[in-house]
Formats: sequence, structure tokens, C-alpha cells
Amino acid sequence: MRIFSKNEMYNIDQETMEKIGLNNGMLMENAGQAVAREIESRIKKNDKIIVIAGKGNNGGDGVVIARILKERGFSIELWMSHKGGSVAEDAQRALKIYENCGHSYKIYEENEEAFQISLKKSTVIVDALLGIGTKGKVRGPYRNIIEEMNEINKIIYAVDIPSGLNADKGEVDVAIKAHTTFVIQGAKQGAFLFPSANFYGGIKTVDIGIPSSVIEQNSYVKRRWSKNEVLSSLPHRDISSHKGTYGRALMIAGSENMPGAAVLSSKAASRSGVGLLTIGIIENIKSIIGSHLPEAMYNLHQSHQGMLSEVKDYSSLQLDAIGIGPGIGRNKETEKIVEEILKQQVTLVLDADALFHVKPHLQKVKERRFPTILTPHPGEMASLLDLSIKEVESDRFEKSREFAQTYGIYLVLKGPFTIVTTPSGEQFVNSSGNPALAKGGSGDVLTGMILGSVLQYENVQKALSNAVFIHGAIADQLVASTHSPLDVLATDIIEGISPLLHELYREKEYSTGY
Ligand SMILES: NC(=O)C1=CN([C@@H]2O[C@H](COP(=O)(O)OP(=O)(O)OC[C@H]3O[C@@H](n4cnc5c(N)ncnc54)[C@H](OP(=O)(O)O)[C@@H]3O)[C@@H](O)[C@H]2O)[C@@H](O)CC1
Ligand SMILES: [K+]
Repeated sequence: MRIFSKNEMYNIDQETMEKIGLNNGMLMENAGQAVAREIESRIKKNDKIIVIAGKGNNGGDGVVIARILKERGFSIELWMSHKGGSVAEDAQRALKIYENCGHSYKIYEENEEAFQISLKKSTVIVDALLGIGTKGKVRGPYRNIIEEMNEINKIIYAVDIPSGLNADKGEVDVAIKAHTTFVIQGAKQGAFLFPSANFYGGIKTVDIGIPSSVIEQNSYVKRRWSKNEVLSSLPHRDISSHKGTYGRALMIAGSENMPGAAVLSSKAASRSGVGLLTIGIIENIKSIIGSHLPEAMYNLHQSHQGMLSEVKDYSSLQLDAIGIGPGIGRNKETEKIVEEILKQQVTLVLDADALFHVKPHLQKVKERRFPTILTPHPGEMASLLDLSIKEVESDRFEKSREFAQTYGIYLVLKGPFTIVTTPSGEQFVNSSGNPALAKGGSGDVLTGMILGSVLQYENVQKALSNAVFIHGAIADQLVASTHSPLDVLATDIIEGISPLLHELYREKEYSTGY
């Protein structure tokens, strides 16, 4: 599923008209036809359906839907929101065609009580009040209509977006609580931001025939990363391979106060395919970690000060990737270690305290010639950008893209719908996972999984998107089988890596023949 911003959608619309010659009226007809087909497959002949249409082109889509469903014999009442006023040109034309077919409609503004009665009698409501043209707080009769529709508690099918929402942002003033939203040509960004995502219900894309060349030229690649893509990109292990083939990684994690972060991140890395893992820790936590991971090698130092002298020359370890950050603490020594690590000519994964330390050194990140992966949660992202968490959360797509492009990094902005952004600005949204992951340690596990994963794939984005998908899918599976959203621990996620990978490889084998 593609995801668009409002401006991208308007540019696509404009170019489709100017360069291709499909005008807005044709697109509106296509949109109405396509949504009507979807609705038809979900309703019954005895349903009482209300279509409520606004003044803009979203309303025009609604008018087409009402006409098509009426022609197919369904019981449809079309309500227009306004009495007169500036109805969009193509919506006016759609209404004229509707009337030419012999159909009538009612107007909310002069019949508010009758609308209430119709709402009560209805079984299904089609919301075509406002689409992507909504700006600012909801005004006029729309506010009342939206509140009345939500109160009545019927099945609401929304056209393009639930009316009232901002297409690009997560903030919500007042909006339709939809059962399903039929998104035109692709979802708008707000469908993957909170709280607006809570209003969409199920999302179904309808294709209105916009040529793919127009889409490619007028929008960034932004889409949901699907399970099918996970399956088709899972790495294959050649029979003649050996441990060196799968990479040598170093995980610098943990400190006296946070030894567990080193256990979680290292163990997750090991379970995610690393050929040879070395754990870089301070000596006095070795006894805690060693018992958990006998397979690993250790790079021990009495203190972070001691570690700093060795960081300057890791050549003997012949590393392919370094992960740094979980639980290392925030002091002068750990900052210097992060600064030195940035000079290493290998793939880097920076998380947690390393993200705190990297902020003054972003210019050095920009100069790196090997992949750099930053995995912030919204709070860490806000601090990297000197913004509030709310500002980041409401605009996750743009904020991530600007940051990734500016510093030439791969960015994994965590949260529900984690977004993976590449240095060129392509974005892939994850849809696995649930609130069980909102717990200390689950980020450390993801860092380890990412470190393990990047060594298994030639394509960094696929490695990141797959690690994020698997991390979330394990939580989903635990909650669906043996756990609740309250009790999933980070260690449970690690224990879930093998069963989930096993299942995915079986499915891959089944679907691809190897
Ligand atoms: N390729 C495509 O993309 C295609 C898109 N199509 C469809 O077009 C939709 C976009 O249509 P659109 O641009 O006409 O905007 P739309 O959402 O109907 O709203 C505009 C109206 O809302 C009003 N209004 C605005 N803010 C408001 C507020 N806060 N509170 C109250 N009112 C407010 C505004 O009033 P004004 O500000 O002008 O006074 C104006 O009257 C899109 O979502 C899709 O469904 C298809 O038909 C064809 C192909
Ligand atoms: K709508």
C-alpha cells in the first residue's frame, strides 16, 4: 500500500489532468465507481444507506457513490451538507448527473431533525463530507454532522479519509470514527500517525487509474512493508557458507547500572544470524552476561576509559558491523567512545545512550562512507531535533525524511508503525507489533536484531524493515497465544525469535519452493 502526503496527492492529480489528459471529473467518476463496488460487496439489499456529502470533491465522490448504488437497486438517501454555497465544480457536475438520472437529495442545513431521524433508521452511513482538503479546525455544519454520526453508532464507511482528519498530521479535532476507510489510490500519511490512525478502522485502497509514472514522478516512495516482502527477502544460507560469511559484529552495551541491556542486545544479535559476535563491556559485568551467552567472545576493559584506548584500533577483530548504545551510560568516556566509533569503516547501529552522545557529532555522521543506522524512539528523536515529542509524533514522515537525507543515514523511528527511512528518503512503514512492546528492554532487543540482520542482507533497508517486522510479529504472536499485552518481557521477545523465524522460513519454502 502506497502512502501519500496531501501535497503529493494534489500534484499527482494536477499532472494526471495536465500531462495525461484524465480530468478531475473522470477521476471522481472512477473514485466513486471503485468505492461503490467495495461498499456493494459489504452491504445487503435490505440495508438502509445514507450517503452524506460535503461541498468539496470528497462530496463529489459521495454523489457518484450514491448514484451507482441507487442504480444497482440499493436503498440510498443522499444528503448534501450545505444549502447552496460554493460547491466544487466537479461535485456540482456529479450532482447534475445524479439529478438527470431522476434521483433526488436532501439538504442537512434546512432539515436537521429529519437528518437525525434518517440516521436512526439507517443501517449503513457513507461519509463523504470532507477529504484531504480539510484545513484547521472543523467549521460549520460539518462539526455537528460528524458528532451526530459518531453518536448514532452505525457502520460508517469513509471515503478517502474519515471526515475531519488532517491528511498529513496525527492531531485530531473532531472526526468520523470509521468502520472502514476506502483510501483513494493510497493511504494518506495520517493513517499511520496517532491519534488519527485510531479513526480509520480497516483500510482498503481503491485504484482510480492514475498512471504509475505520474505517481513515481510526484511522490516519494512511501509504503507499508508487507509480510510478503518479508518472506521474499529473507536471506538464504548457501550450503558452502561458514561463520565468517555471516559477519563479525561487535556490540558495545551495558554498564554497572545497566548490565541487562548488554545481555538483551547481544543475545538478540546472536539469534538474528551474526556469524561471530564479540561483546564490548566493562569487566565487572562479565559474570552476569557470560552465563547468558556462552557462544559470544568478549572484549573486556576495566572501565570505559580503558575501552576508549582500544576503540581506536579494532583491526584485529576484522569487524563488519558495530552496535553501540544500550545501557552504556552518559559520561565523558562513553561520549568519546561514540565519537571514535563514528570513524570506524564498518556499518554502525546507534541506539539509546549512543543517540544521546551522537547529537554534537552529527557532522561526522554525515561524512561517514559506510552505512549508519540510528534507531530512536520518539523521545530520542525529539531531542536529536530539538523539538517536542508531540511535534515529532504529529509529523513522523517529514521529520524522519529530512533528518535521514540531511545526514545520509538510515533512520528507524520507533513507535506504533515504525518508519524505516533510507538516506535517499524512501520510507517503509511497519505494521506488526502491539502495546506489549511498550516496555523497558524491547528497544535493546530490536537493536540487537538489527545488528544481526544487517549482516545477513545486501540491502540495508530490507534488513531493517525485516528486523522491525519480526520484532513486532513476535509480540503479536505471544499476545495471540500464551501472553497478554501486560506481561511480555524483552526476554520473551528473544525467546520468540527462533519460533517466528522457523515459521517464516517454512512459509517462504512453501510459497517460493526453497
Ligand atoms: N486524485 C485525487 O486526489 C482525487 C481526489 N478526489 C477526492 O477529492 C478530495 C479532495 O477534494 P477537495 O480538494 O475539494 O477537498 P475536500 O476534502 O472535499 O474539502 C474541501 C471543502 O472542505 C471545506 N473545508 C476545508 N477545511 C474545512 C474545515 N476545517 N471545516 C469546514 N470545511 C472545511 C472547503 O471549504 P473552503 O475552505 O473552500 O471554504 C471545501 O468546501 C479527496 O479527498 C478525494 O475524496 C477524487 O474526487 C478525484 C481524484
Ligand atoms: K470523508
